[in-house]
Amino acid sequence: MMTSILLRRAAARASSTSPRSTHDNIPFMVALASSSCRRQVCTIATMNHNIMQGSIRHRRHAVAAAAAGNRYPRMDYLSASNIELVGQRHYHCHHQHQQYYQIQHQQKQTDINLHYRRHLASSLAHFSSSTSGSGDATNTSTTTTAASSTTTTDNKKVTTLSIIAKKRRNQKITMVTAYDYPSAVHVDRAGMDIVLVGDSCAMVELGFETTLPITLDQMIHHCQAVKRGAPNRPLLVGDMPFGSYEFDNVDIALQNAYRMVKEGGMDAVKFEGGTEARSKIVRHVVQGGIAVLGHVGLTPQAINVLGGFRAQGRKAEQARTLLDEALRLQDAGAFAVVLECIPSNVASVITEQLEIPTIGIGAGGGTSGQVLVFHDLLGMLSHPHHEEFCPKFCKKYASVGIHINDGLAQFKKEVEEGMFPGKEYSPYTMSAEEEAIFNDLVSKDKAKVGLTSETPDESDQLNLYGSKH
Ligand SMILES: Nc1nc(=O)c2c([nH]1)NC[C@@H]1CN(c3ccc(C(=O)N[C@@H](CCC(=O)O)C(=O)O)cc3)CN21
Ligand SMILES: CC(C)C(=O)C(=O)O
Repeated sequence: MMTSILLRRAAARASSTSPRSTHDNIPFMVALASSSCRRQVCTIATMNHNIMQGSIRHRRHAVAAAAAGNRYPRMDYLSASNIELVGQRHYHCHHQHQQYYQIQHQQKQTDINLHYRRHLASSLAHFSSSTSGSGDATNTSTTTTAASSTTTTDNKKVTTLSIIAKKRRNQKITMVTAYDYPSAVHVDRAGMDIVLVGDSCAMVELGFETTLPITLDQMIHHCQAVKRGAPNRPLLVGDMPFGSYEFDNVDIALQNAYRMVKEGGMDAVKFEGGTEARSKIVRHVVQGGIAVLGHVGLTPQAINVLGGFRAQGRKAEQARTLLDEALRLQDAGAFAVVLECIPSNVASVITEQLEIPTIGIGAGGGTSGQVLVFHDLLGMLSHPHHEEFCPKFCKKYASVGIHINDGLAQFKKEVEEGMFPGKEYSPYTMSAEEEAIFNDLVSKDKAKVGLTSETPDESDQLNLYGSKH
C-alpha cells in the first residue's frame, strides 16, 4: 500500500520532469518491498502511471515485458538477476524493508538507434568469423567443442532478462526440448539456457502425426516431470497446445497460461503466430504476469492451413509479413521469438530489427540462438518412422537410437539363451543355514499340495471368475 502511494507520487514527479518515452508502459521505476527474505512483493511504475504489482516472479517478467515493449528499452539499467540498476541510478528512498530505484529515460531515441546498429554490425562480424572457423569441423570435434563451451558450472537461474542480455552481449542462446524427467536432467546438465517443453511432444513422445492432438492436461503432466528434472537453473518454457489460447476471449489464454505456471511449474509459455489477434493475446498474458516466448515462420499447429511442414517466408512479401509479426510480438511484450523454417537472410534481418532475441530452428546462423528437438539432435529414434519427422536442418550430434536398439537386442538374446542374469547379476543370497530351513519348508508344502491336488479335474472346475460350474 505504502509502496504504491510513494510510487504514484514519484511517477507523477518523474513524468513531469523527464522526457516522455515513446512507449508508455516502459518501467521507469522498480520498487522492491520485502517483508521477509522469502516473500518479496514488487511494484513497477510505468510512464503512464500504471502501477503493476505482483510476486517476485511476476515482477521479473513484467519488467522484462514492459521494457521489451519499448523498441529501444534501457535494458542496460537492469541487471539479469535482481533488477539492480546500473549506470544512471537514482537512489530514491530507503526504508527498513523497502528500496526504491528510479530509471531515467533521457537518452534520445536516435542515439540508441545508432547504438544498436553499431552493436548489430559487430555482432554480425563476430558471427561470420566464428562460423567460418567451426563450420566444416567433423561431427566429433564439433561435439567436443560444444560440450566444453556449453557445459556450465554457473548455477545462476536463467531469467528472461539474462536471455535478453545475452543478445546484447553477443552470446548465443541455447534451447533444447525436454518432455520428461530424464531428458530434463540431461538438458540441464549440459548447461542449456532454456528448456522447452514443446508440443512436439505429441509427435516424438506420444507418436502422433502432428502436434494437434496433445491436450493442456497432457502438456502440464510433461511440464511437471521436466520441472522435477530441472528445477533450478534453466529457464523453463511450456508450449501452449493447439486449442488452448486462440480465442477472442483473451482470458481463456491467460487462465490456461496460469495453469502452465502454477501446475506445470513453467517460467514462461510459448504461443504460435504473430497476427494482430495473436499479439493481443500475448499482450494480455504478459500483463497478467506471465513471460511469453513468441513463435513465427513455420507454426506447426497451423499445419492444415499451411498445407504441411514446409519452409515459410520464401517470397519477399511473406518474409516482410514475418518481420511485421515478430515486431508485433515484441511490442506485445514477448521476451524472445522463435523463428522456424525460414530463409537465413530473413531470419538475420528479423534478428537485426528486433531488440529482443530470436531463437532459430531451420532459420540459419544469423539468429540470437538455436533450438533443436532433443530426439532429433541425439539421433534417438533410428527407425524409418522417425525419418518422416526429422527435418533436414537438424544435425545429429549422437546416434543414441542405435545404442538403444543394440542394447535391447542384446538383452533379448541373452535372456532367451539363458545367459542373463548369470551369477554376476544375481546378487541376493541366503546363509546356508537359512537355505536348508527354507528347502525343508518348501518340501513340506509340496507334500501338502500333492495331497490336495489328487483329484485330477479339480483345477478344471475353476473358471476365470473363480466360481465353480
Ligand atoms: N521431431 C521433430 N522435430 C522438429 O523439429 C519438429 C517436430 N518434431 N514436430 C513439430 C515441428 C515440425 N517440424 C518440422 C517437421 C518436418 C519438417 C520437414 O521435414 N520439412 C521438409 C519439407 C516438407 C515439405 O515441404 O512438405 C524439409 O525438407 O525440410 C520441418 C519441420 C519442426 N518441429
Ligand atoms: C521445434 C520447437 C521450436 C517447438 O516448437 C516444439 O518443440 O514444439
